[in-house]
Amino acid sequence: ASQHRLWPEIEKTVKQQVAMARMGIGECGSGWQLFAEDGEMKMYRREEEIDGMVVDPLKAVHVVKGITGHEVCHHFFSPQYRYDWETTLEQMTVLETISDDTLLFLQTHKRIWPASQRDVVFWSHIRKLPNDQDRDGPDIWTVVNNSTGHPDHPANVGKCVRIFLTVCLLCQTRVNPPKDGTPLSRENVSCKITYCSVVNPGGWAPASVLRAVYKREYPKFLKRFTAYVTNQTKNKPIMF
Ligand SMILES: CCCCCc1ccc(-c2ccc(S(=O)(=O)CCO)cc2)cc1/C=C\c1ccccn1
Repeated sequence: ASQHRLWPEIEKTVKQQVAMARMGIGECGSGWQLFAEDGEMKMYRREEEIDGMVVDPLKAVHVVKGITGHEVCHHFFSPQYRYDWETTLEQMTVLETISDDTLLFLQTHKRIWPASQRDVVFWSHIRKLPNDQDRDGPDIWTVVNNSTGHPDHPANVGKCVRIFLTVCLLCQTRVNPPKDGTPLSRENVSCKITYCSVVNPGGWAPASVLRAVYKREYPKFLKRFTAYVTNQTKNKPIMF
């Protein structure tokens, strides 16, 4: 994939997004407000507008027992699972398989009244990163999704308003080996998940509607997605 036209952008965006995701909420600059909490899951957002449009950055942190970062990223990246967990998805097309770790997607999302329907074109890249903090710790896995143009799918031609997004899912596996030297099982693993997203809704949508959508949809998405991965992996060998 390194000779693909998108490769320089992918390299730069992945490095940038991973650095941001690894920063704690405190370091990320001020203005983050906790807007949802459920057990281990904490969701923060910053209220930001560009040309009067709501583009509130979102940062969620979650810890899930019994699954690994590779399993979380694999189920987030791979198209074959997406209709199972992405509730607002209406249509998903893989426009291009750039390489086995990089895909180009076209997605249309269900219309959310009173706003018009949205679609998005984005590249998606999955990568294992060396754990440079803890040398012998398990690897870190990430998926970065970033909107891009596509000659066959120009923006705002059909009924859908084109949105623009940058999403980073960063997963750090934790292993607590059993004391008595028995083989590792799912009780001994957990995954720290950081999900960052900035969505520009494209055309105009009422700020109140957008903020209500995000407040309702993001917590639902992360809970549903992580429950899905737990369910898909529970009787399978651990994927590190
Ligand atoms: C007026 C409504 C405008 C917003 C509509 C919308 C835009 C974008 C997106 C969206 C959110 C996450 C991704 S992803 O993380 O890349 C995973 C792959 O699907 C891609 C798209 C969704 C939704 C609609 C609802 C909504 C909003 C948050 C969270 C969940 N659903």
